[in-house]
Amino acid sequence: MQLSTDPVITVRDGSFGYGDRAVVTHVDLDLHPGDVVAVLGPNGSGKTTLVKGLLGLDAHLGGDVELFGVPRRQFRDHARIGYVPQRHSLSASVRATVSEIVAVGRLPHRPWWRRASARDHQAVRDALQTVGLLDRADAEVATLSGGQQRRVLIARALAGDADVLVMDEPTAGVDAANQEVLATVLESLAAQGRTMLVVTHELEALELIVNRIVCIRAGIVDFDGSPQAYAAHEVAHARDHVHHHPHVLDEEPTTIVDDAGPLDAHEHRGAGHG
Ligand SMILES: Nc1ncnc2c1ncn2[C@@H]1O[C@H](COP(=O)(O)OP(=O)(O)OP(=O)(O)O)[C@@H](O)[C@H]1O
Repeated sequence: MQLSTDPVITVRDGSFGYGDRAVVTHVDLDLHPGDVVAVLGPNGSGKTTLVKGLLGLDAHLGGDVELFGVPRRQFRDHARIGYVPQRHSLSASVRATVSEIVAVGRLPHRPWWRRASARDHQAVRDALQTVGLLDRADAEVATLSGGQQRRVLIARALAGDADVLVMDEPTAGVDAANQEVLATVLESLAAQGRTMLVVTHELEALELIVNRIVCIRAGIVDFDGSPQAYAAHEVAHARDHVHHHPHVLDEEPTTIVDDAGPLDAHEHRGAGHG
């Protein structure tokens, strides 16, 4: 990890989407070293689109993005960013051991033709130790649970000695015990001063480590501030929503929107009032 006070990610009036369709627009965002930011928002609001857009993994349709002070299109130091994608991409057909997957994180640090050095092996072991999977180093990755596989992907990012970890729902679909382990892993990374941007629906699991919340609603950043300010913001948002839609108080939740949870329904109706 390189220590610096330069912003890790800077976005000015960014818009991101697919093809030429913008999904998230007018984003202004600064991520500084040591920040641990939770990106919250209803399903489909654009959280994944935003984080992938920042990293150049989906279309960047406007505005400026800088990574470590370098315009994203010119940025080449990819090892400085560890990305843990939304759903674990380790399919059952992948025949590789846990340590082989984690070792992939070392590749940006050595030419492809050079064999792994003692330092590479140590980095893999350290990363596995951090996520609590050292004892599974030689296991076939397909035999691990979803939560453990998520930790393998975090270890892969750590082995690369990334300065920032960008994680998309690391705790989603993981049982309570594994969620707790993941939260502890993230807590220890935060304590080391690791910069993290974490998309999540489970703020409670990360409550103690997050120092900032960015909330996306209907494709715009609706809130960016401290967890305390966010709590007040949510209360005001709910009050405003009821004010504009007083009938929600006497509706059965099931009548709100077909096939959507109450939160989704709330958001569809709330769009534009953010
Ligand atoms: N590959 C894609 N091509 C086209 N549109 C997409 C693609 N991926 C997502 N979208 C659309 O972009 C919008 C935002 O999706 P996104 O996945 O960013 O939301 P999200 O906030 O991350 O949702 P969730 O919490 O469910 O993961 C949705 O309308 C979705 O249908």
